[in-house]
Amino acid sequence: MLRWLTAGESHGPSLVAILEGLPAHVEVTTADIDDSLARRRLGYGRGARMKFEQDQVTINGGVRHGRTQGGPVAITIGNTEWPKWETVMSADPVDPGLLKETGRNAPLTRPRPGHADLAGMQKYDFEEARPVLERASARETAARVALGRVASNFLEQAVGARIVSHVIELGGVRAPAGLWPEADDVARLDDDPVRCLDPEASAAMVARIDQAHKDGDTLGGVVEVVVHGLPPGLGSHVHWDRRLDSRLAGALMGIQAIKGVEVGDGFELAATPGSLAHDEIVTQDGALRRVTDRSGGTEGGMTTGEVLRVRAAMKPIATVPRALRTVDVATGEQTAAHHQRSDVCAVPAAGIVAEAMVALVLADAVVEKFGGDSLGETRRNWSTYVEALRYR
Ligand SMILES: Cc1cc2nc3c(=O)[nH]c(=O)nc-3n(C[C@H](O)[C@H](O)[C@H](O)COP(=O)(O)O)c2cc1C
Ligand SMILES: C=C(O[C@@H]1CC(C(=O)O)=C[C@@H](OP(=O)(O)O)[C@H]1O)C(=O)O
Repeated sequence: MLRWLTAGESHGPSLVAILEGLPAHVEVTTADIDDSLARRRLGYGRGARMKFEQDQVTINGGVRHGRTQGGPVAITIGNTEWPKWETVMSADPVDPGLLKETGRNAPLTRPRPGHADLAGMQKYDFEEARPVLERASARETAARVALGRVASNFLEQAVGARIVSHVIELGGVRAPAGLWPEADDVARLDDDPVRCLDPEASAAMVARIDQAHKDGDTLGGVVEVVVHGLPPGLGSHVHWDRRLDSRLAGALMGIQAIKGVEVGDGFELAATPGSLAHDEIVTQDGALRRVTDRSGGTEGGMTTGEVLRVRAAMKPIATVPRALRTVDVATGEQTAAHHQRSDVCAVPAAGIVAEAMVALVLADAVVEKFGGDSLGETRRNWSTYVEALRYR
């Protein structure tokens, strides 16, 4: 079983992430993690913070000379902006007088609709939103992407699986249906401002973001994660919590602002007659294949060996520049929500986070199915299984 945890606040000194349960000898370097974190910062429509803040990666444990050692992998991501936040985010008590100032030190008593602010203040008994928003913020997704890179290196090295995501809808603009990337399309997608495969749809999405920016508004969209090279039989039909689609859905819904998940053609299948909704089995060059991939590469909660496709729908960014109505909880007065700055749209970045979550779920499923204390042992178990598959 893989276990993993993240800790840290949006404006704290650093994020911390731990991944336990990977075999030894998985190759991973600081440069790999830097590369994944840089990809998370891409995407047209993100706010100023993405430009001035930097992720400072340190691998603190579990990796030696570029290979995992079998123990927990620990990573910290330092925040270059920390000196500005030392007072308001100090772990140790500070002079209360300093927190009555204006600006970043002042209490946030105008909870923002669409954020965790109000429900979190009520649940955890806080008089202001700072302690809630600091942990609810998607800054934490940097820690998940760091762990996701370790998991995806393992997937590629253990079973040859490769993950790529793309944006299929943004602000209501849709890319043509039925188009999904090959594993080698990653660089091309990263070069596109919104990580969309179709150039026309990409241009329309960029124009939509420009318009929303002018209007003081924000946008959401849909990303699709595609995985090539998975063997059949990851996950299981035998119990609800072992179904791979259930595990993927939970992981994707655990990303900030994700409000819907689809496996394969998902909701569209609900409107399609059965004769056109499933993936027929045929023989192709002596192997059993599917001519379509409507199911997204799972049946009965298990991978089928075809391309895995899962989608996540992101709601529009909640901190709307044209600020929404709220109540100042300190005075009871109706007012406008707190707004400092925000992304117009973070859908391309959410795709990178979704890749990480899918990688972690799949790495867990691979460890579960093939085991192994060393990468070589995992690989041997995988290749024996694939060799022995009765119907291929
Ligand atoms: C990559 C990424 C970046 C985000 N950036 C922002 C942002 O700049 N402003 C904002 O209001 N919400 C942003 N969000 C969404 C909020 O974190 C999220 O809506 C909030 O924590 C409330 O959680 P919920 O939407 O799941 O209910 C972002 C989410 C992701 C995945
Ligand atoms: C810092 C990141 O994303 C942040 C996520 C976020 C939110 O509310 O989720 C709000 C914004 O932060 P702020 O309110 O301080 O401008 C984003 O910049 C990041 O992704 O690294």
